[in-house]
Amino acid sequence: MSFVLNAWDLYRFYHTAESEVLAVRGVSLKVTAGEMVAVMGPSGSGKSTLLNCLSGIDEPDGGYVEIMGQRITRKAERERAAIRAKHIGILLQKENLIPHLTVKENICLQMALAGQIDYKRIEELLGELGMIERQYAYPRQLSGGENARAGLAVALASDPALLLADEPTGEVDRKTEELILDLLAAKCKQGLTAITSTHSLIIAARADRIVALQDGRINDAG
Ligand SMILES: Nc1ncnc2c1ncn2[C@@H]1O[C@H](COP(=O)(O)OP(=O)(O)OP(=O)(O)O)[C@@H](O)[C@H]1O
Repeated sequence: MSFVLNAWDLYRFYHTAESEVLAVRGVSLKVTAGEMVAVMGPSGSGKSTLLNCLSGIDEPDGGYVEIMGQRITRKAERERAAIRAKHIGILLQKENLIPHLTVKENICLQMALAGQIDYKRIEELLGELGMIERQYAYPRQLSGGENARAGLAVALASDPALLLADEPTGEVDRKTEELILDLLAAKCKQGLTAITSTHSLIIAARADRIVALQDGRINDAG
């Protein structure tokens, strides 16, 4: 079986002056096309660290990650960025947009990084997210919910195989959370794979699978 994401035995330690934090310890995860996975766990359990290792933003100290059969770990930053631009969309709790670019320009930039600007797709995305009328707005002019929707448009701009979302609905109201989840569920039906770190029980209820993290490990009882 081929996996969109195959992570094997990941470790990530942080060294500070006084201590060593074992943020991720031996996490393995295989995710297939169309799956929606929620990564849950208490604050400090390693959710963000894990997602950063999966996206290649961070290098794990041990283990490896393959995206669409292509290894992303132990590669130069330039190569990791190219794999990320092609296959991965990233959605954070906030600051998904470049402040001095409009919503539409932010989407164009993401597409340009992936190699192609598709204006028809931009219109579709803006329509799906109810952002057509706000496409020429700058991030500072958007409400929290509009910011979240524009961030999702950027994350989905290059039609990625994998969406990695770190607490995507942490700062939005219930209505926006539902809208984002509806869109994600629809995209997953079309084959998008989504891995979302969250404290939200609403997201967890919509996920196909929950991965419970505890002290940097997957808690199989969770
Ligand atoms: N850059 C860093 N340097 C040192 N320690 C770090 C760093 N980033 C995270 N940590 C530590 O690693 C552990 C896991 O942190 P992480 O942010 O991955 O957890 P989390 O589950 O995402 O938490 P939250 O739900 O609060 O966002 C924590 O103990 C945290 O303090």
